Amino acid sequence: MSDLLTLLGVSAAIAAGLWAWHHWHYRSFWLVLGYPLAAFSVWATWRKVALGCGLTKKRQRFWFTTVPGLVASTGVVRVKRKFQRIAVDTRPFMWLPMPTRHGWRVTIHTLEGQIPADYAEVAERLAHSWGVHAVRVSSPRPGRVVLATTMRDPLVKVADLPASTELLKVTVGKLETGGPWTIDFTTVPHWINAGATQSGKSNLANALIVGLAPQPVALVGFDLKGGVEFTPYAPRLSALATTRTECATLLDDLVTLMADRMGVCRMAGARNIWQLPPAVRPVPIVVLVDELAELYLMADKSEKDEIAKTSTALLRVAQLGRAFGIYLFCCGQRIGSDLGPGVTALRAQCSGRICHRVNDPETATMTLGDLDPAALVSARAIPAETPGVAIVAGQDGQWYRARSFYVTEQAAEHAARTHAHLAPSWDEVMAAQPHEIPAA
Ligand SMILES: Nc1ncnc2c1ncn2[C@@H]1O[C@H](COP(=O)(O)OP(=O)(O)OP(=O)(O)O)[C@@H](O)[C@H]1O
Repeated sequence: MSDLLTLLGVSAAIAAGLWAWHHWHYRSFWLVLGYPLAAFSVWATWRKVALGCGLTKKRQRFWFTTVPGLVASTGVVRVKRKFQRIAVDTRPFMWLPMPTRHGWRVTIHTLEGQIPADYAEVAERLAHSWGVHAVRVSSPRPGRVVLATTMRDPLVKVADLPASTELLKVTVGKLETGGPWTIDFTTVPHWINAGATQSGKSNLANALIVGLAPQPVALVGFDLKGGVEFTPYAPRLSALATTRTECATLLDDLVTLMADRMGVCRMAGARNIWQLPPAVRPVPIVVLVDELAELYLMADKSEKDEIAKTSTALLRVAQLGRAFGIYLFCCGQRIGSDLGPGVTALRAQCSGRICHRVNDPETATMTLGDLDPAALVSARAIPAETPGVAIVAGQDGQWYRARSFYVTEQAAEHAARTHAHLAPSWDEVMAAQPHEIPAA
């Protein structure tokens, strides 16, 4: 029966496709031919696929078991026992697949005892069974699982960086779902950006600089690579620290500033700087840290105190910064617990996680491990030929494969020079905070 239905569906889809080829534009082809074909074959083969992936459950059928059982219990008719024990494999109910930009999406009703993780576990099997690039699993509500497929990798080529229009919000790339990859500091204030060398970390920082440069924000750089990464962007930076001593001084300034802003908020009865009247609202600060590990590495024991001080100050900024308009974006090749408890505590404060290709499993585990084991597997599978591809978690609590827009150093330098006049000097940023709040 299902074979006949498949044949009918395929013929109808081919006829519709030929008609579309004749009458419509080529781009309608996926919707008219590709999608119906895929949808129909997925629907028609769902029983076999679910069985193969272990998503079915044995159930006794009412007509084969309950009815013969009841009849037998009356004692009027003798019913063979085998009729009372027939159990069939039941597949989870599947709605009709709906087309998306890069594939299709389908809602499934989970069977009793199943959880979304059961589907996530077999996502790769499903992708192979359906011959698609990837299957992603999400659960919009209890009892429902949404399987979203992508026919081919949408991250092979991503377009150019669009202009940012909202304060502290930059669209830095594209998600594998086809949606925009946005870093929004107002929603997720602190980010960790991990990745091996040449994985695309600096490219992402460039995209952020290009996006934030035209905005009324102060940019601060901690460049522990001796300044080679951020010095070209100095015209747009309000402060730049390139040695550990400079970093310690700048972090002290940030902690002092935070305490000042805290005082202003308390005086105005505001919980954060965004509740202050615009006239006294201080400028938001985005802190970019390159090579986080360098802040924690100790060459000899004499550095112990300085490192402890730096680590505590950075952690305080991460803990309290959001309310007082200080946001962190920390990049690093290696982020491991061996760097000390300061790094682990900092990680806990950074809900935005970006993991590019990494060399050691511990960095991937530190960056994503507490989110979802499947994210970890995906991060370990990023090939070296696709710099800029990363596993991203943060905004909506889910994780995605994503790729940043390609932004050259020259483009970021140009943005930094063009918007240099928008960079408040560090003295202006640190200037004494108001002692009274103007009447509204
Ligand atoms: N999104 C992207 N699309 C295309 N190419 C990219 C992308 N991101 C990075 N690249 C390429 O990969 C190269 C390495 O990127 P990048 O300098 O950002 O790596 P990195 O992780 O900062 O390396 P390092 O730690 O050595 O500085 C770049 O020169 C660029 O050509």
